[in-house]
Amino acid sequence: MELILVTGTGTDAGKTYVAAQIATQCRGNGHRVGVYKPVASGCAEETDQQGHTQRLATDATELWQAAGNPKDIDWVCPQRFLAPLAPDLAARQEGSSVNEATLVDGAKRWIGHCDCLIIEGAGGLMSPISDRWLNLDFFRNLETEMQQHVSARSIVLVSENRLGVIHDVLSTLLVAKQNELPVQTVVLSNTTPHGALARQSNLTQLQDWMAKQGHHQANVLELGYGGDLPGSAIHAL
Ligand SMILES: Nc1ncnc2c1ncn2[C@@H]1O[C@H](COP(=O)(O)OP(=O)(O)OP(=O)(O)O)[C@@H](O)[C@H]1O
Ligand SMILES: C[C@H](N)[C@@H](CCCCCC(=O)O)NC(=O)O
Ligand SMILES: [Mg+2]
Repeated sequence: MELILVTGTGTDAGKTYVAAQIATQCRGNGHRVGVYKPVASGCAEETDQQGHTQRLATDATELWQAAGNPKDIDWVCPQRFLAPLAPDLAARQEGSSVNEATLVDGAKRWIGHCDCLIIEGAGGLMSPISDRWLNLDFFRNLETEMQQHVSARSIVLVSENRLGVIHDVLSTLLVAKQNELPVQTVVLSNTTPHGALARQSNLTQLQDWMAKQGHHQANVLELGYGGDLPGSAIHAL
């Protein structure tokens, strides 16, 4: 099974947009795709006519649909909390906590059920995901736990294409490298139709600075507003 980890420089960076595109394209290439959002916060609550209440994680729904509705939404996102806060805090507000074993087991559950598992973290690489773990700790744990079943692993770093992105991408790449989580692809996503002047120069500036900082293994590309990831970016994963 191939593992694709989609992380970000922060929240609202475009991770779900990018992960959904990867899912759609992998599916189009004939692969069985699994998608996993280990924990979601900022969920909505909905009660149906029978009085059954369920929690809706928009990220999970989007990913699930892009993957062609494999399994069910609990496979995609087993832990869902209401407050729009980091998951550990959102859980605490409900008198609960994020279950770390479930974070990992939820990913392992997909083994044998897909050729490609796409995992979107919550927030950025250094955002908390549970009481003890940042997203990067979770990813490292997965590596160890799933090693025998994973034939290839790629890490995609998504950042909103705005002023400030150079700092955010370079610092995240550095932390990723220090934690043996080398990023293959950096995506600068235009999350709005129009943006700062820096949008025009961010791609070339980052190419330059990533080379100067020794991040030779990573490619950077810009994703236009409403645009599609090029097929070549998917093949490179
Ligand atoms: N290239 C793009 N074109 C159009 N809209 C985009 C693009 N990238 C992101 N968006 C939009 O920007 C918003 C934020 O993106 P997204 O939800 O993917 O961020 P995220 O990093 O997954 O956030 P979270 O931390 O909540 O998981 C969404 O409304 C999304 O549809
Ligand atoms: C509420 C957000 N959308 C997101 C959590 C973002 C936490 C960011 C914390 C931080 O880095 O300060 N939740 C999620 O992806 O399910
Ligand atoms: Mg998301």
